Amino acid sequence: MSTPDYLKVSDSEVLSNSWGTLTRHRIEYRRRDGDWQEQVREVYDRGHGATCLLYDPERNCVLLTRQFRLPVWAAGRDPMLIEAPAGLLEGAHPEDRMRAELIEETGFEVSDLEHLFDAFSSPGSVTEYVAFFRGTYHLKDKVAEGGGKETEGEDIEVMHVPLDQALEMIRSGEIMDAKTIILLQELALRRLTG
Ligand SMILES: Nc1nc2c(ncn2[C@@H]2O[C@H](COP(=O)(O)OP(=O)(O)O[C@H]3O[C@H](CO)[C@@H](O)[C@H](O)[C@@H]3O)[C@@H](O)[C@H]2O)c(=O)[nH]1
Ligand SMILES: [Mg+2]
Repeated sequence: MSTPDYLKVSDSEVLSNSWGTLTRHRIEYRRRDGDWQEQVREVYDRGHGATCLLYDPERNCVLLTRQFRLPVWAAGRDPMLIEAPAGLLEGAHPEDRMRAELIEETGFEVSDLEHLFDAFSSPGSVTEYVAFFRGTYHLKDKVAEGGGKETEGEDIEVMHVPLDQALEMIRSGEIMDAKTIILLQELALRRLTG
């Protein structure tokens, strides 16, 4: 994107370039009152992602995963996080990536996926946006074992959770993942408004 007229980047230094890239930018930002202000901001780039909530209308269930998340442990919370299936795009088209990720993580292959919206996951520090999808699934759609790629350290439990129970798990704190909460509330809202 072109640089807006209220921003001047005076320096960008790569602090770490490994799994992702951490860059420290020194900028000048023109405040709304017209004054220019210097700021230093660290920005972490490890690409964009996609996530999807699958719903089984026959059993009124959603398909969720549970997996170990080291950053959640580092934040002092239970690191076995319950999430909607999700993956990093690694340059792929979001819908294609999402279909592949659903098979890898849950074993389910779906025909129709609907793109809902894209949302930034942590815009104060992280460049990532996540493409959100919804779809339906049936038990007969299972084509693989799921569980994720063991060679990459993934060890993903697949959960079929009644929608009402999943919504209660948000209130109880058992579900603490933002993308998952957004998708569950979107589904609940859709069912309320028809
Ligand atoms: N070597 C190495 N591998 C890593 C590192 N961080 C993650 N990985 C590996 O990269 C893979 C990422 O798995 P995906 O399923 O593609 O992504 P995800 O972590 O589930 O990401 C999704 O959820 C995130 C958390 O909500 C989202 O931020 C992201 O956009 C996406 O939706 C996993 O095999 C994981 O072990 C790292 O620092 N080093
Ligand atoms: Mg994943």
